[in-house]
Amino acid sequence: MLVLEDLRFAYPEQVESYAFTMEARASEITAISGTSGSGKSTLLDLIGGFAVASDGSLSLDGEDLLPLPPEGRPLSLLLQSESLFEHLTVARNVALGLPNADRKAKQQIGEALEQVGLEGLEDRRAAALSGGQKQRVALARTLLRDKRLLLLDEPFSALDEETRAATRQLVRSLTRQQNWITILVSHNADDVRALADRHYVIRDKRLEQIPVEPIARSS
Ligand SMILES: Nc1ncnc2c1ncn2[C@@H]1O[C@H](COP(=O)(O)OP(=O)(O)OP(=O)(O)O)[C@@H](O)[C@H]1O
Repeated sequence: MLVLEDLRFAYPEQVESYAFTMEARASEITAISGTSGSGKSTLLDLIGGFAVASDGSLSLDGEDLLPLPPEGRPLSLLLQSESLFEHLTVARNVALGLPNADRKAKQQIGEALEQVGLEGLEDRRAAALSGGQKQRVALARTLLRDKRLLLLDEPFSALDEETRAATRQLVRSLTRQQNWITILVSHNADDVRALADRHYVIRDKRLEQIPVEPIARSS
């Protein structure tokens, strides 16, 4: 479980600090929404270690994350437009960050691509993929990195409706299957309704938990 307790942060010119308190559980998708400028990216930056909290606590399964640098935190980040290396193949993109591209890695890459429905596309250049396929490559990479936490920042916003629904479904099933703690930042109500197991809204620099609409589990 990821736990934030009164995690505090302020940009230099801000008088009042953000003070974030929330819980996110394994196998669940915790959605964060809020108006533009409410602090959603700031929250992800704090969890990722790109912003340094001035007070409060941040722990993962009881381990204090605050002393860890960003690269030492057990998390993957998936953004709106996934930054693949366009000139590299799908397999090379998935392999980025893996220790060695040995035979075992090759097999793992093949398996991960199969899990995200891209089997057989190892040798295609990323530039020749659709937006939805690129997000799948990014998810395959996330699978291989095998981190506890998955942070998603508006990951579906560049996708058409059909691809969006399929990619949502994939995120949900991977979260369950891999036991990830998935945090979804989105101001798209449909994404939140379709995916959220719990839902927080940022208001006045605080996180407020609100009920999840019943449709969440059926779509
Ligand atoms: N580096 C920075 N220095 C100073 N102020 C910042 C900085 N980054 C963000 N802010 C301010 O902090 C507030 C929260 O920004 P943040 O990007 O976290 O909001 P957000 O909810 O992610 O917005 P959006 O939905 O538009 O992406 C905004 O008022 C923003 O202008």
